[in-house]
Amino acid sequence: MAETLPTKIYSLSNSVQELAMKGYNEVPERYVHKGGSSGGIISASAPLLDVPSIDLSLLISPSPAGAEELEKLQSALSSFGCFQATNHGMSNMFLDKLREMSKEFFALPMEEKKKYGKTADDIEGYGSDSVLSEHQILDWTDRLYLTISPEDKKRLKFWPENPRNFREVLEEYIMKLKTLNEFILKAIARSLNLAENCFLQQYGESESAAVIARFNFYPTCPRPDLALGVKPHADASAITFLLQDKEVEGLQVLKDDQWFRVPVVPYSILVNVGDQVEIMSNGILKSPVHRVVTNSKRERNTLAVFFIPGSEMEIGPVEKLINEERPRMYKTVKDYVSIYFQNYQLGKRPIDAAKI
Ligand SMILES: O=C(O)CCC(=O)C(=O)O
Ligand SMILES: [Fe+2]
Repeated sequence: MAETLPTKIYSLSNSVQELAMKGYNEVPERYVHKGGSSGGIISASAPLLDVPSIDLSLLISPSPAGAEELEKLQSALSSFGCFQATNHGMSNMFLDKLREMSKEFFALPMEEKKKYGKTADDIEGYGSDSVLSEHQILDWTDRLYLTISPEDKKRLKFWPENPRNFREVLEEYIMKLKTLNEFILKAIARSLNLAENCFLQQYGESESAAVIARFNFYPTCPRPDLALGVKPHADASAITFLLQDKEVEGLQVLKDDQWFRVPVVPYSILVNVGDQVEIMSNGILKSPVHRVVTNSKRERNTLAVFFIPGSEMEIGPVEKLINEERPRMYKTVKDYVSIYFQNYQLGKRPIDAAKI
């Protein structure tokens, strides 16, 4: 029978996986959402969101089907902020290999994983949420957080050598996503009848653009009604690519003040715009607020990759999207990621700080 949680556990280990393995039938206080915006009882049975599928190969087609797909893209991003990308040029086998690799890493003995362990005040490496304040509610997840670009910020000591092909497969995936990121930024511009390069220019093709990979591992959780895998947030990126677990759902998106489940589509990649594209588009495209619910029976593995403009880039609404009907809604910002974290820690929605 599962043990009862000792009442004295507050801060615990720095791995949720270890905590989950103890087999308690309660979660420690520090993981409990008591109400507020996420509303006390967390429901895993929210309605399903019909996330549009976009065939990337059609987005450059001069045919009527191409124009239709561009329109679908614009409509998906302005109403949901995300879409399922198909025909992205990566084989099912390759995506399975990535997933397998991530599973293998989290299944390694703790001692081995801790070789890549982050320190309490660092974000990079393997571990769970850093505890920054006493009131913080912790996420029921362990992560492996890696900076991929810029090259000089890469810290290889955090890159697993086990599984053996980890570095190589991850680099290959990122190279493919870099191409997709540019492709999508161009397609978004065209879908809004703008010059192809206007988002990409702000994103900057400079060396300083950041790419972050976050491997998320969600252990089983005894109280999915009380704890969240990731609390509600929108991403600080321009574009995020999420390779979801092939079988286990968990991601939810907030739309019209209601949570919706994002379905699993095994070989599609879920693409969402982050706050920086919302700003560039003057609010036409929406950076979706999302969260992850936990599951009492099954673990879940995902891989999120964030594409972030260089910190010296000025990000603001594209001039052509500002007019009398739609006045400028955001200031021009620089180093939005810093603004994001300052506000996030205060419990505010970061993009509000950029609003006029
Ligand atoms: O794991 C997921 O489904 C989403 C993770 C996420 O939102 C994030 O890493 O920012
Ligand atoms: Fe996210």
